[in-house]
Amino acid sequence: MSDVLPITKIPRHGLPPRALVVGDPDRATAAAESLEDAALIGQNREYRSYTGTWKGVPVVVSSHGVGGPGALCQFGELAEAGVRTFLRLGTAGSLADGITDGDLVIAEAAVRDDGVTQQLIHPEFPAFATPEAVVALSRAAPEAHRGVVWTRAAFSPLVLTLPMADYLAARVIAIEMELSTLLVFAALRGLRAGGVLVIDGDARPEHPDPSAYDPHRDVVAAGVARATRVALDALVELEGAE
Ligand SMILES: O=P(O)(O)O[C@H]1O[C@H](CO)[C@@H](O)[C@H]1O
Ligand SMILES: O=c1cc[nH]c(=O)[nH]1
Repeated sequence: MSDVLPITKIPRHGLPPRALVVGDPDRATAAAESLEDAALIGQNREYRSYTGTWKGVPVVVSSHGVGGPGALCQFGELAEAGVRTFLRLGTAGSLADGITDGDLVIAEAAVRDDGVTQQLIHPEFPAFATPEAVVALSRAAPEAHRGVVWTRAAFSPLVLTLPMADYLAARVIAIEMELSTLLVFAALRGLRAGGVLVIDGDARPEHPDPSAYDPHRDVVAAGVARATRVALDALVELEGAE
């Protein structure tokens, strides 16, 4: 049997129990550069993974790409290799007044519009963040907004109309593509998970111009840098409870 897992090509065993997971492989590299003793432990497809130490605590940093199905492959292999606590750092569109570019959003729960977890458990099952993860992230970023986020498989609608009005009325505060998959996966496996998201635009219908979507701005990069430190600090606070 190979020493590495087939999809992410990370080592089969022995990873630290805490992981920061991100969409973008370059974001994983940037986060790893802030660690001590960072080492690349796997690179395949969209999955780039490192180990290292943050404030004396060993962590994994790993990218899962765009979309729930591929991300679920990464979550499964990280868990097989020893990860017990997952925090996702991603970007998201705002769905609320007062939540603007570069702001941080801590997810308390997520709408399961992810297109994949319906194949794992009934749709009535909730996607909830581990309370300790929400508390640890909130301590690390007291300025962050907190609430329910909408995880949606399709980045843009084509023919069908989004149920946007319903979720705005329900006070959902941001939209992204992978978090509910992580939260459901963790709950079903008895693991811990949470997420912090950086706002990279306004996704509400009154801002309908898709060409306005630009996650490559300084204000987003600054938010991602802050959220990286926040998530790593939260992983430190969560140390030892696995
Ligand atoms: O910045 P990441 O983590 O990739 O998250 C968001 O950005 C991607 C879309 O551009 C999707 O993966 C979405 O969830
Ligand atoms: O899914 C996403 C991610 C970032 N920004 C958005 O508007 N949507």
